[in-house]
Amino acid sequence: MNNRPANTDTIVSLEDVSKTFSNGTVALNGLDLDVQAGEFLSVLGPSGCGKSTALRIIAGLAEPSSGSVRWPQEQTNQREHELSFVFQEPTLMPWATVFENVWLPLRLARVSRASARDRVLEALEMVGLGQSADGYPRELSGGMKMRVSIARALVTRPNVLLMDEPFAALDEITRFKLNNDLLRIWKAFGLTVVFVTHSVFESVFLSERVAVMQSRPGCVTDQIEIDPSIVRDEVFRTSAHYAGLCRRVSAALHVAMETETAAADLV
Ligand SMILES: Nc1ncnc2c1ncn2[C@@H]1O[C@H](COP(=O)(O)OP(=O)(O)OP(=O)(O)O)[C@@H](O)[C@H]1O
Repeated sequence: MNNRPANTDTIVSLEDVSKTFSNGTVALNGLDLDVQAGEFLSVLGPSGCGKSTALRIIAGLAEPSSGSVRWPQEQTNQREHELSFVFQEPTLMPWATVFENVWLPLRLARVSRASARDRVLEALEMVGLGQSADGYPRELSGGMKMRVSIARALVTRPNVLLMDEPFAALDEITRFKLNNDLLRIWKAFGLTVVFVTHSVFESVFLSERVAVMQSRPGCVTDQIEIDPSIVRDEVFRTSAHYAGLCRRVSAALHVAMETETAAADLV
């Protein structure tokens, strides 16, 4: 039972969460993480440390083995309607148009094509694909496919966007552009974003806070605040301040990985 008083701005709170899979793999143990309403939080950690598992637990796609996941602001159990998830793969339906791909979550909620039209086109405009509604996924670049995937996540007008390494497979220039667009969308929609990444550089550029995880078992070892008043633009990307923040986050990641190695040595 979790009796800790929740910060009034906390949108979701994970306390002492563990996850052991049926094959015995302990993916998470003692994971504590609060997500504040409206923040851009990155979760950074080495491969296999349990980032995706933590995100899936927040999304309700997986249950923790123990510990608690609380949504302090929720009066009823309606949160699935306010959450959207973006995966590393855009997972578009190849036989359907861009419009139909973005319409899908509304269609599943029984919203007709005509009723969904304005919202679908608004979401496509938001990701810069207002002119591509009638195209097919095969006609799109990798970056454009990811934009469609983001539009599909936005079309339900979520207040929480969960993103699992969405840009990992993209080239750096496309990634930078999508980083800029994501920040614009985050602000325009007043979203809370939880963004899983392997990239120190990406986490520092995007976030107001970086939660660093270790593996074996997966838990949060450090949290680095990044001044929210910093303007995230190309000047920042090439600044000494950015480089310094990257060094700081990188050092926290190294400590997390050393802790992991030391734990493994004890086994
Ligand atoms: N369904 C599952 N059954 C068994 N083990 C699993 C399952 N899903 C994940 N794992 C294991 O749990 C651990 C954490 O996996 P998870 O995918 O959450 O890590 P991650 O940090 O997101 O990794 P990556 O960065 O490589 O995507 C890993 O050891 C993984 O092999």
